[in-house]
Amino acid sequence: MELFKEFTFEAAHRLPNVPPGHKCSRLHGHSYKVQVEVTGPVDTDLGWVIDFGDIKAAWGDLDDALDHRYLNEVPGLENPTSELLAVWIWDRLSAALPNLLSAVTVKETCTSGSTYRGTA
Ligand SMILES: Nc1nc2c(c(=O)[nH]1)N=C([C@H](O)[C@H](O)COP(=O)(O)OP(=O)(O)OP(=O)(O)O)CN2
Ligand SMILES: [Zn+2]
Repeated sequence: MELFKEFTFEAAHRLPNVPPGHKCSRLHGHSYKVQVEVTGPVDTDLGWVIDFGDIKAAWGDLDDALDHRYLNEVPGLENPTSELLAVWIWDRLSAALPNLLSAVTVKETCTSGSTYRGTA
């Protein structure tokens, strides 16, 4: 069974490695949406894979680390593309959701985003 929980945060960034003149080299911001997906068996007594509240707890400190931040200043996010942000979030959630985390999707806009499933 697959389930998901969504989180949002507001942050600024710029992409330092894009070609000169690229719009994303300029400082700008997004209302990021993150979907955390877990996959596992449904517990026969509880009727769920994991309490959604436990996924929220796993998200824990990430809101403070990301919300209303300039992402380029966050250690490990010096080049904060949606791809690298999805990996960064995965690396911080996987220990809290052992054998359950199956995907992290980061949406920068309504139409653009990345999904990481643990392998490049
Ligand atoms: N592969 C990636 N491409 C781009 C990323 C990224 O993280 N990975 N990031 C950006 C920008 O930061 C920003 O997200 C703009 O993306 P874009 O989809 O171009 O945004 P728009 O709202 O301008 O999209 P339109 O559909 O053209 O309105 C850029 N690329
Ligand atoms: Zn952007």
